[in-house]
Amino acid sequence: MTHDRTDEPENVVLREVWRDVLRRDPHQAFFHADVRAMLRSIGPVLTEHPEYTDVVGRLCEPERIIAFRVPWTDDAGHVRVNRGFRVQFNSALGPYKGGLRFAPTVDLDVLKFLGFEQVFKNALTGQDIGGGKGGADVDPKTLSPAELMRFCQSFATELASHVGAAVDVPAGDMGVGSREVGWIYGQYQRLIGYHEPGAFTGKPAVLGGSALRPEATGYGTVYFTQRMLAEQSRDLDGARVIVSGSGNVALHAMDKVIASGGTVVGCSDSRGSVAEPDGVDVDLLREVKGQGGSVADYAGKRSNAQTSEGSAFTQECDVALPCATQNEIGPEVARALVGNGCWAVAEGANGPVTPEAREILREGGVAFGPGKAANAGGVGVSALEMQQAAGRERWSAEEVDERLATIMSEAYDRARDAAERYHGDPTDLENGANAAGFLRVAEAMTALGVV
Ligand SMILES: NC(=O)c1ccc[n+]([C@@H]2O[C@H](COP(=O)([O-])OP(=O)(O)OC[C@H]3O[C@@H](n4cnc5c(N)ncnc54)[C@H](O)[C@@H]3O)[C@@H](O)[C@H]2O)c1
Repeated sequence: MTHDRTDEPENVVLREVWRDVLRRDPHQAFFHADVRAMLRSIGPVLTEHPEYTDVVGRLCEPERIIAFRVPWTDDAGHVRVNRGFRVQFNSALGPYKGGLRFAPTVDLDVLKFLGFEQVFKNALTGQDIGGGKGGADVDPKTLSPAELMRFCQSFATELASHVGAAVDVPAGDMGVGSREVGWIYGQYQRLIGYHEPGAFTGKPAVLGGSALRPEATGYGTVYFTQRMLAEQSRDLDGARVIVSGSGNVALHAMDKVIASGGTVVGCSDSRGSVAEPDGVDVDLLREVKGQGGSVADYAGKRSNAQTSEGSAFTQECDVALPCATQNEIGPEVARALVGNGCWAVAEGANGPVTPEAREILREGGVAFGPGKAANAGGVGVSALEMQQAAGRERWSAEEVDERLATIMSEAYDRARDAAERYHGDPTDLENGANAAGFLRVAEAMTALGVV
């Protein structure tokens, strides 16, 4: 992605920050796009709060980046090597908090983008957590369980000296579920020599994982969507919803859509998509995916499901929840959503809607819930898991669900209020989420002195 001079911020300080970001890491397109969106959102905030101007340059530079070798032995006895990372982006509000992603696409650009997002997302939840992100460029789908455990142990051996309950608290993300978090935590515990369950979240329940942590991101995205729809005097009851992906976030979002009276009319995975106007059978989909099958294998067991290699979002729907990966919805798909009369798009995944596509949705009158706010439920419940670990408590699923609904509702209110105050439009949740998240982090950074 290239940026021309017309794309530069008008504010002189922001322009300098932007040029520094481009000059320092000219090839980090994902990170650039996110920083650019943030700078656009905070211009009006700085007019009201000029005292936060000098924070912006520091905010765009991670506090620390750790990159390391992950050597491991495969089942055939061959030594293999991957690259691991932890980007500790900002700790002004609390310990760094953010997931670990295992995917072949993992590199510093992706992790800086995700870490930057995480800083403001975490601030938006109202909890005292900083932002970070990590992972490795490994494809876990190609490893046997024994290989993956050895990989996790090697990864954790290097990570161990950089994390801890009061320092940096990783969780799972794509390719890292509770099983992998358990293995990473197991190795961490062996190395430090004592129990520290607050050092990782998203652990298996038996190790202190919070009730509802696996469900939290998907459920939270649906709670956020319900607030967006209520603003239009609509709701999910009777709505046709497409949910892309069929992993952790997607499957739980589907469950909640159905529990709210909606019908899931489409889904996808990295190999293709399925349209099923009568409604996806989520239990069957979960079963097929759990056995290593694809959405096409699922469709093969259904009489009214059609498969395609293209996007899940080109058929008619009222609500679209992209819950798979970044850049799923580009301009063409966005135009299809507008043309099909879609009411709202909320990002369950991180960065699934490209900046150009967001613009098209906006011009087409489609409500947009940015991932920074809409998928904050996962990290919100992770923070609740930290609280439970610190207090040696376990809360019921009902109690966590109630708190999750409150976190999502308050994140919505913060984004909406800031959108109205700084951008004159309460529905501009993207600018609002950025502005509200920035304000909280900037206040903490200023209170800490030059950090
Ligand atoms: N897990 C969490 O708590 C959490 C929290 C916040 C945000 N997120 C974000 O949500 C997204 C999904 O995370 P997850 O935990 O569900 O991961 P996951 O690995 O459980 O599932 C990812 C799903 O996306 C599908 N997929 C991958 N590439 C695709 C493509 N190009 N087109 C269609 N489908 C594709 C995969 O087949 C899989 O079904 C990621 O962007 C992640 O960063 C996750």
